[in-house]
Amino acid sequence: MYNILTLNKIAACGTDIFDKAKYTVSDNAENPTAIMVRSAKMHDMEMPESLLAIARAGAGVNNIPVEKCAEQGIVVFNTPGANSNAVKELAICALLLSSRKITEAAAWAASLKGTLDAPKTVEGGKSKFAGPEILGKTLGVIGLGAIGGKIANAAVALGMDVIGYDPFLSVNAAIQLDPAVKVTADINDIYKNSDYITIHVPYTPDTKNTIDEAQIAMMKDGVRLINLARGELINSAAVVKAIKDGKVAKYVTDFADDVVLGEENVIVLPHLGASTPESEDNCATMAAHELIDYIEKGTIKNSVNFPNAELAKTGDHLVCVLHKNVPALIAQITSVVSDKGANIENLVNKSKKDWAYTMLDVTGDVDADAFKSIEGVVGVRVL
Ligand SMILES: NC(=O)c1ccc[n+]([C@@H]2O[C@H](COP(=O)([O-])OP(=O)(O)OC[C@H]3O[C@@H](n4cnc5c(N)ncnc54)[C@H](O)[C@@H]3O)[C@@H](O)[C@H]2O)c1
Ligand SMILES: O=C(O)[C@H](O)COP(=O)(O)O
Repeated sequence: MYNILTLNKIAACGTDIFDKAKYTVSDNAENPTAIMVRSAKMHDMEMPESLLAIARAGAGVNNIPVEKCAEQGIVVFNTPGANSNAVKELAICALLLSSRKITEAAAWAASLKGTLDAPKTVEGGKSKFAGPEILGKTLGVIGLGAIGGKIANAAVALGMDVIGYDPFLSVNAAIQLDPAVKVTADINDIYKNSDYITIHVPYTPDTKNTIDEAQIAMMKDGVRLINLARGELINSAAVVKAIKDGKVAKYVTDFADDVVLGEENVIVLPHLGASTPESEDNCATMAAHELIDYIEKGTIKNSVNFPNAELAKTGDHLVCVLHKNVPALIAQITSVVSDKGANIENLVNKSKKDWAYTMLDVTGDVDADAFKSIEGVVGVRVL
């Protein structure tokens, strides 16, 4: 039996994919084979010996110690693009919220309940909630991946001029961009020319405080900022100060902290970007398939710490070896097979930065412990 431990509520359409004859799925599973998680923080968690894989039902993996997992032979997956439409729609909503004083206006209208002549009062008071249209304005998009690319295209369709910045833009993401999106190689073009700026990059040590005092100083007066990616990407104190100074008109963020909460002209949402039934279903389904494929067939797809690889078993065994990406290691792995007099029918070796994955389709006997004793090997399974 394989045990799947859930650290957050995962949509049933995903957990239901696991065959009940082979898997248990629960939030208190012992000796888990795999973990399904959304935003639960895992950095201080002791990883169980039994753990083969973690599937993040979502995009951001900053809640998971990805490198520590690689060292322990634990494959970490995420679900690229599965919640991108949900975030795109919230970003369009945020663009409009940042312009039209909707939240303040609705709160004021609600406050009129019980007053004598609300219809007349609203007509008299509405002018203080006027705000600009987005048509013809410039939107800067930092990060043109699954989410940023969709937002850029949607903003073009809404009549905005769009400038995008992404120094690591994939070919796949690039070909999906509307030709009207102007891609710049200089992030300062975004800061200097945008009326609205939205950020959609992963949070890493390199991207912390991407937007800080110096970047805000370059921006147009009255700029509106949107952050549905991670709180740490924008320095909250710098934004609040810039709002008080009149430089930034509005900040819409999906990430609460004590600095932004309760501040005028800041709209704080409770991390709602991916919270649609459609996106929760997409993420849970993709995560479940990733885990089943890895557990049962050794296939890796959409891992953030090991390379994609798959190999069909035609011989007696499929040997799956997770290891460091260093010279002479594959030779040692194949020697372990030949030392036993077994034959390699097919072999796949893939690498991703410091880590690699070798799959061997073998006829004959194999000695799993001999692979494990190779320096640099962090995980071995014989299927
Ligand atoms: N609010 C939410 O609920 C919610 C939901 C989904 C994702 N997110 C956040 O949004 C992030 C992006 O998600 P995605 O699905 O678009 O991921 P993605 O991997 O498809 O896209 C990220 C893009 O950022 C680019 N990038 C990386 N570093 C950059 C940098 N320094 N400057 C500019 N671009 C850079 C990458 O090249 C990539 O194209 C996630 O990592 C996550 O933190 C939040
Ligand atoms: O990175 C993500 O996918 C989002 O932040 C969504 O997080 P959630 O799954 O906890 O809503």
